[in-house]
Amino acid sequence: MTKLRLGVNIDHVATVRNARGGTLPDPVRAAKLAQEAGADGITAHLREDRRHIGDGDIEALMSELTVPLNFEMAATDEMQRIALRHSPHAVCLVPERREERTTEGGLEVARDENRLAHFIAPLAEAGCRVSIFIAADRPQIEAAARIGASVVELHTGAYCDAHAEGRFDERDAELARIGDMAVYAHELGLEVHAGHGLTYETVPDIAAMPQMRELNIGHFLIGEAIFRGLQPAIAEMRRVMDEARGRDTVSPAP
Ligand SMILES: CC(=O)[C@@H](O)[C@H](O)COP(=O)(O)O
Ligand SMILES: NCC(=O)COP(=O)(O)O
Repeated sequence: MTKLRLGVNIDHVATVRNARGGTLPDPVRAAKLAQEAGADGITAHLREDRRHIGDGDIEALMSELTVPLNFEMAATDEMQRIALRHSPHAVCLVPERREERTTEGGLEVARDENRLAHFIAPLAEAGCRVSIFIAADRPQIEAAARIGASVVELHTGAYCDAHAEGRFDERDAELARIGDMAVYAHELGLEVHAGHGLTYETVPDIAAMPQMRELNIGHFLIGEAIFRGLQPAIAEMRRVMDEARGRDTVSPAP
């Protein structure tokens, strides 16, 4: 099987920094430590309300990272301008509701197909790998393929919440849905990623899906860093993912 890429999301280092204002802890320092600990990429979500990552963080990440940046953003004109100014390796379009505590669902692609097709065209022309963060849902996957996205990132939040809350029938149904939709997206020619809420307990079954190419994981790792340190937390995630994937893995393209 192909080795899975691990994208470490450093948003919540910025959440802690912003709780007090000032510059500490520094998300760019966290990103560099993540690189050293085996992250294949860094993910950062510049929310419209700048509740965690700020514009200066994106500037610094772009100039200081040696691994690819996956820039998560809402599909707005402001964010498109910022993405085009930096041309990160990847842009991932995510839904945003200002009052939400975290990204609650996937992007509604099917109902906004025309606008999104025009929206992503200049990003792809600028060389960004365009990814769409969606629920594991057939019509959304089909729409993502039709608008010309190269990647879909399947939202694992409902699966992880069901696991954490002991709703195991729902968890297993959600896992089966993610697995089926990973196969379907792959058949349509989309690269398949997943993320949101993943932990050491929930990652193995997702990592074992042969179509998966990348997992983006943040909140759990930043929390776990409090107890064991950031680099050991990431190294353990890397180990769990590799174990789930099996030993005979081939390194993927960046
Ligand atoms: C899109 C996604 O799943 C992550 O970016 C996640 O949203 C982290 O940021 P929040 O916790 O602000 O939602
Ligand atoms: N796109 C998902 C992501 O970047 C990480 O989500 P989380 O692990 O912080 O919930």
